[in-house]
Amino acid sequence: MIPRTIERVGGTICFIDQTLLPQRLEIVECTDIERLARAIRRLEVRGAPALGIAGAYGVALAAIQSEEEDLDAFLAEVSAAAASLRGTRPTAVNLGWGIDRVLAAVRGAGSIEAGKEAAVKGADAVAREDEETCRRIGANGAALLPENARVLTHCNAGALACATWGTALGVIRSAVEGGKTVSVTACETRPLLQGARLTAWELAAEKIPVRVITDATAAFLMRRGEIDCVVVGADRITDDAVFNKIGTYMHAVCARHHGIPFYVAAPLSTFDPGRSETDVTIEERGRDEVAAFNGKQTVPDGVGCTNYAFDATPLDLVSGIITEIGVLLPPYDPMPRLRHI
Ligand SMILES: CSC[C@H]1O[C@H](OP(=O)(O)O)[C@H](O)[C@@H]1O
Repeated sequence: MIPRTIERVGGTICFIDQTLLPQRLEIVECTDIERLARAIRRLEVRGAPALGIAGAYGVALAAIQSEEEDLDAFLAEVSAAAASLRGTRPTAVNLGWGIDRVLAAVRGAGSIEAGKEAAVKGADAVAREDEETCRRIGANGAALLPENARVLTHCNAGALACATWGTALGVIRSAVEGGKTVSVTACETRPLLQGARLTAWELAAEKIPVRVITDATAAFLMRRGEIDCVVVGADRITDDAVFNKIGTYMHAVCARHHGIPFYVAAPLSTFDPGRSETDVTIEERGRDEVAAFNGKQTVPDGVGCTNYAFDATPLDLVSGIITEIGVLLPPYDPMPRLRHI
């Protein structure tokens, strides 16, 4: 069984350092906000729901560690810590959602002691609800898969992107648990290889058939009739688009061209109602992630690289959005006003 991706043990946040997988499974014990911020920036902790949990626990950590005795000073200190975490990654809406949920509990508590207690309780609730939510998403999505499903997925929307179970991989786990035969084609997902390193690791550990392909192979397999459906995660869902790992849009276009269902699995906490694609900052990461591979230079000095971490898929390419309350089907206009749970 894969350990929980991120959890609280007393006053310590414990998380899997995903940059070391698949070679090494190491748990980081974190009691420092800046260390947590660095872990998020480095994708030691990654994946929208897991970022929500990390943000929530980061605010709780700041609250319980504060030595302020004045309420306003305490609130200012916790708010500053929240701001430092919020700025680590701009695209996944869950990070801000987890931060805001615990910050609201602290601000509404009325005293420092009550604020500390509310912070821990609130963050634990975010983590606990995530597991329940992923299992409901899994059950709702499993019903969409054929009895013998050949599923393509991109990046890692598995247990490692959540507290456990996963969203897109949660659909696959629930389908297998329900007796369906599922084989997974995992796109390696350049440049950080979340598909090759993480999705393949998760599924192989649970003996769910999985093969890894280069991202560019996906369309060819669709054309050859080897893919029954695509199931991916999401980092933010606006009224007109799904934001997910770079390459998702490419798969959506190809799936539509080949008449293959393209599903997005995401909790309500990933929805960003009232906002559109043009309102969202797409994270751009450093040149080094593209210009070298395994420490070996691949791009000549002086040649530029563009390294978007996410892209936007228009909702008209999405066959269904699998959530914990059911599957949203097109047309999505207007997008139901889904409340953040
Ligand atoms: C279950 S959401 C997972 C989502 O997060 C990933 O991005 P990153 O690895 O950069 O955190 C990717 O977009 C996945 O679909």
